[in-house]
Amino acid sequence: MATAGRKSVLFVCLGNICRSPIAEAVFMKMATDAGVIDKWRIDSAATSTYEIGSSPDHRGQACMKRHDVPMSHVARQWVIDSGATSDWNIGSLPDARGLACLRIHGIETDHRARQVTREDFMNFEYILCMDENNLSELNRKAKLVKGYKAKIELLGSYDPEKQRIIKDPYYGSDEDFEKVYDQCVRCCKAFLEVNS
Ligand SMILES: N#Cc1ccccc1-c1cc(NCCCN2CCCCC2)c2ccccc2n1
Repeated sequence: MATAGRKSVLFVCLGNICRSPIAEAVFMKMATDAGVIDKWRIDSAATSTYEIGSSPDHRGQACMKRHDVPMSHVARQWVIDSGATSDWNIGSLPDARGLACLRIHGIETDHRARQVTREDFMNFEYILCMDENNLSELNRKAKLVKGYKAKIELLGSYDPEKQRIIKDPYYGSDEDFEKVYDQCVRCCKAFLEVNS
């Protein structure tokens, strides 16, 4: 659940391995650098089941490294695990505050692709997606959730350069990931400004 008083944003794309993890990482860095990270719950998800459990795409990770933006770590040599005594949060991601804290201290953490859930439509104030397919899929899913509160918008609607669509780079090149990154930087900056 989003803690009372905190703003919340869920970035969404088709597979949650290319565009939305980049947007999440860029926004998390901006909120951290602006000193407002504790005012935000930030996460990302997929409209599809294509890549559930996958780590972010390696081209996106390389792009983030080029721009010195902390992002989910991928492989690990040791199998280190953790567990819970209760079944309260089975399948949930680590709490966003923990992820933010780890990232601030340079501790890379795992993001695993997940699909958007009914709870997301109840818990997030903003659900920001990348293209018209994501938008129509999210609106279709939202209609099945009574009394949802999320504002479902294109992340690109915040772009000062008016590029509304952030294209899927899955079959693209490093250049296409750079374009996704540039668009996410412009849009996340504008989104943070209108919400500060
Ligand atoms: N679909 C499409 C599509 C159309 C145009 C441009 C990109 C994509 C595309 C394709 C992907 N995976 C390959 C197909 C997956 N299988 C499709 C049939 C069901 C079983 C799964 C992606 C995976 C992760 C993130 C983005 C992706 N985007």
